[in-house]
Amino acid sequence: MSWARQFLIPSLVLSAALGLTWIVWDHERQATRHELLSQFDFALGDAVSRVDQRMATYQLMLRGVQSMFAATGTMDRARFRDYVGTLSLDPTFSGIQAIGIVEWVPASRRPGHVAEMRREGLTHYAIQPGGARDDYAPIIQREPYVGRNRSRIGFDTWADPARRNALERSRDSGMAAITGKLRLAVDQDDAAHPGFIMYLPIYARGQPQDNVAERRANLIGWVFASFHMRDIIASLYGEEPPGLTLAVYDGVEPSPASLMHRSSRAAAERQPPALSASEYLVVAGHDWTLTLSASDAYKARFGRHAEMVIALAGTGLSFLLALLAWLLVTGRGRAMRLASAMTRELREHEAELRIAAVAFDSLEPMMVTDAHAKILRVNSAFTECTGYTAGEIVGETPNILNSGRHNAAFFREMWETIQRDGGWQGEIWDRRKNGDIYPKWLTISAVLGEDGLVSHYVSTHHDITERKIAEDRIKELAFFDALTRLPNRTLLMDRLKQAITSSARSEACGALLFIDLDHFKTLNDTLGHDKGDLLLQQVAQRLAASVQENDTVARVGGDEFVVVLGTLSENRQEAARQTEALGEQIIAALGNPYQLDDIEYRTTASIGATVFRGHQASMDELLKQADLAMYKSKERGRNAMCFFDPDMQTVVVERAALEAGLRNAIEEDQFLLHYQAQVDGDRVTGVEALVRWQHPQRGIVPPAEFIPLAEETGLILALGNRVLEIACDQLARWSARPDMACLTIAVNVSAQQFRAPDFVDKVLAVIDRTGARPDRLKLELTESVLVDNVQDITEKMDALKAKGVVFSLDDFGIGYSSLSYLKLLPLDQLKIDRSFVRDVLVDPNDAAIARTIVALAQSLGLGVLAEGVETEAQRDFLAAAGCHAYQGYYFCRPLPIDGFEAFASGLETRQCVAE
Ligand SMILES: Nc1nc2c(ncn2[C@@H]2O[C@@H]3COP(=O)(O)O[C@H]4[C@@H](O)[C@H](n5cnc6c(=O)[nH]c(N)nc65)O[C@@H]4COP(=O)(O)O[C@H]3[C@H]2O)c(=O)[nH]1
Repeated sequence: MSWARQFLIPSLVLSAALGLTWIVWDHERQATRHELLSQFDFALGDAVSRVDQRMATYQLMLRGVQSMFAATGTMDRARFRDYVGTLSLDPTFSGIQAIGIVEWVPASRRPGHVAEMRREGLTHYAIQPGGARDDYAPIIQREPYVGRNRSRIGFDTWADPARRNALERSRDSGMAAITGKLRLAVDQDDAAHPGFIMYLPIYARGQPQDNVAERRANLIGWVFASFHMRDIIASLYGEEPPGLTLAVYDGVEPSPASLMHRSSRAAAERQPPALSASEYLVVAGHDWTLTLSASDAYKARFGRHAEMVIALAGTGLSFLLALLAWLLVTGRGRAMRLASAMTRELREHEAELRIAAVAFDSLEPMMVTDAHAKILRVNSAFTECTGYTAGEIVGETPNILNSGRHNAAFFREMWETIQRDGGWQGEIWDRRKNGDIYPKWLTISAVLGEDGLVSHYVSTHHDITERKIAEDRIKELAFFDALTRLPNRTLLMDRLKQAITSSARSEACGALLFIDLDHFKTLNDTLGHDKGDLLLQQVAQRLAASVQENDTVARVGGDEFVVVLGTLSENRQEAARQTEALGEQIIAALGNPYQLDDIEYRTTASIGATVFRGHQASMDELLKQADLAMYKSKERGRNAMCFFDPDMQTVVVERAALEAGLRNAIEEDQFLLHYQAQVDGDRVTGVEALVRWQHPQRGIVPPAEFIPLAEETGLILALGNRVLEIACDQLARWSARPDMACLTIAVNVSAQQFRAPDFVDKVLAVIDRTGARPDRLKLELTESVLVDNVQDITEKMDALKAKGVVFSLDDFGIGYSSLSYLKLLPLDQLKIDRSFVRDVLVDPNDAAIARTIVALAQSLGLGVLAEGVETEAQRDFLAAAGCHAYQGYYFCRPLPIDGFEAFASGLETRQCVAE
């Protein structure tokens, strides 16, 4: 409802009620006024009537006097006095000031009249005013003859025009006549109240009076009554009528001059009258005007006082009605608004439901569960996405979608968030009905019921597989080099950071290699960028193939690559050696020919390396170090590797020097053998040949310092061959000596040596060339040999065994020997590694291992020899365990041939018996 309508009806009601109030009020006002006017008119009529009646009474009274004189024919003053005396005139009440007799005295009778009056006792009687006139009409008597009435006897009324007029009219008409307003003769005071006189003629008795002439002729005098109008009115009303002012005017024109009397003058002059009306009155042929004025006090007397009540009550009721109407109207309006709001809410709710229905059936998979996570509803997008039909999944819990990728803590945290925040969203992996696991963006919202408790959960399951793929693609673009698919600089920095962190945690060293292809620009310039790209791709493949899975190869520039090595040795120098080994491997790999389409191409690379441990250097510093080292390699003629760290460089240099020296030593035959006795019981049964490098500057160098390098560099083949030659040569020499001919010489054979295809041939060749007895030659293999092709090993061993060569398995117990090998291989002896022997008395495990090896050897029909025996107690333990062959410092240290032979000859008594 509009604002206008809201107030229109109440306004109309108010107007109508006020209108009705006005009508009632006006009616009441009119009635009041009507009553007032009626009362006022009545009062005026009453006043007129009273005056009129009073004046008629006066007239009647005068007629009585007239009649008396008519009866007597004379105007006897004494009788008149008696008569008036009977009237008991009181001016206060009767209104008559005086009543008297005027005698008609023509001039001719004047002297006689005066004389007669004087005779009657009025000694000073004279007609006043004096002077000679045609006629006289002097007052000869005035009753009551007291006070001022005693004066002015003889006053000639004929001489006063006003009186004369009335006298003439009275004489001629025979009727009463009154004067106009005048001052009575007795009133000498100017402030005297106005008065008037009523005359009635007295004719001579028995004379005709039928016409004016007869009446004039027979006139003898008049009776009169004088009045003060004030006294008349006072006698009529006593007190002044309350609220009313009566004024009597002489004539028909009310004016101050004609005013004869006004009751309550002061009131009339103070304020204008509320009501005023005049009435004409003819008294004795003379006009008077009576004007009656009513004051507000008079009005109040007649007012019914209901107007104000009606006005107030009506107005109040009107406003009350208007208010009621407004309440009704607005109440309806409010009801309408409420209904409208409810309708709107209902429509909105319906719209929301429609929207929800449409939304629910949108392309976004959705699920609704109850408060206990039981699935109530899923939309078609959901069934399409998961592969479950609504029938299959309704009634289940969302756990049916669990992929197993998230642990219990994940779901616990999810539900805690839902309970706390009313919802959860995040990435989650779910399983489709067909088993596919896929990523989705899950949004769960708790729906609260009217009681504030969760009634449902609504979830949307947005499949983000495509997004993931896109993200992966973006990630690939962001973190990988498009040409080589290797990590780019960004990812490199991340991996390097991880490697540094890991190094700090494990204390293992890591290394950074900066690799730059030599003369790559020339390739690009000459063969074109296509070929350059092909080369880079192949280089990337070779680098990736050169490193471990946990290491990183990245392309950081056109022809620049970086390799991050992770877990190296905790020893920096060892780590440097590992790094250098990998670097050499890379240089070798990159040095192999490339096939660039139809072109075979060769190139080299320069490598700079730096070793790090923990956070000793920042990533940028490491890259700079490797870069600087790489330039050092370039300066050194390319196709080389340099370390940034001078110490490491020293290590590498030394290693290089060692390698060079080793090569030289082989060429210059700087190796010799020391021999350590092997005893059985008290009898020396043989020796183990242990190589020594007779270094020109350093003197005797132990094998631990050069055997590993010899193995890495492949020099072990030449070295091993040389050792074999020396040993066989010695065997040949001993074979000529009966005291030594029984001794065997055990020679260490490295895995690399044994794997060499020509190993058997070379051994047999040495035996042939030296003339050694093959059955005095014992080849000590390590367990690392046995991990290779068993058939190849067996064939080689069988071939040598066929010639009489003996085999011993060295360092037994520390490797990963398969017991089945022991059965298959033609072994003669197991050697208990000295690491077990060392602690055999203190470590029960080592003791148990030693016993086991002895028992194993016995069960396989093999000999067993314990090496590293340093004490008698160790020897006794081993003997008690069943091992009777020993090697160790307890018996003999490795000695040069002279020393050993001296040692051996000293044991003659120990039954070193030649066969
Ligand atoms: N602590 C202690 N050590 C004892 C005791 N008795 C002997 N040894 C040491 O134990 C090593 C035994 O040689 P291995 O186990 O074959 O271990 C050899 C062997 O693996 C290798 N080696 C030595 N000569 C050659 C060789 O000609 N060719 C190959 N391939 N390796 C060799 O070098 C290793 C070390 O040789 P060496 O330094 O001569 O060290 C020798 C020897 O001096 C003892 O009671 N206590």
